[in-house]
Amino acid sequence: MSQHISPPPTPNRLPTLVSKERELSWKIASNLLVSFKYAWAGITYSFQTQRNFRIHVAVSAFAIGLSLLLHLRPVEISIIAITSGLVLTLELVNTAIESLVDLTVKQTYHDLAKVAKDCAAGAVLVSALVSLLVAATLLLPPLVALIMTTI
Ligand SMILES: Nc1ncnc2c1ncn2[C@@H]1O[C@H](COP(=O)(O)OP(=O)(O)OP(=O)(O)O)[C@@H](O)[C@H]1O
Repeated sequence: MSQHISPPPTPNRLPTLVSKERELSWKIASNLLVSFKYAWAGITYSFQTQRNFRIHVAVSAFAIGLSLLLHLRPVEISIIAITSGLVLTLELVNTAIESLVDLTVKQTYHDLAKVAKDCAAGAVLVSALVSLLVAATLLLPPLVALIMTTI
């Protein structure tokens, strides 16, 4: 049996397609404040259900707190904040992908479900390792210097 493959949308069909896609949404945020409320609900859900997200929040807060305590330069604090933010952002995207995969395949095994989940988890791991390297590079020298002066 041949599989029907739909053609890609032409540019002039795109606006119709986009508006139809939005019609599929169960609910659409009515204003900016409501959008923020839903975004916060996503962050809260991740925090409550994902142990890794809680660990990343704690480590990020610790790294930023330490950089302030050690009087790092504003650009260094910004770099630590950006890399920490990237880890948290990817953790949220990872949670979204996990939910979508579970919604699609339910409790059945699928090779592509495994690829999607493993790659999303891999993205978090890569960002966490880079973030750790950046934090160690910027925080260790002043931390060691402080310890040396106090002993
Ligand atoms: N439906 C599925 N089909 C195939 N493999 C799956 C499926 N669901 C989960 N897996 C495998 O099990 C692993 C763990 O699944 P889980 O849903 O806990 O995701 P996770 O990325 O480990 O979660 P977390 O990031 O919270 O640790 C996935 O990385 C994947 O390899």
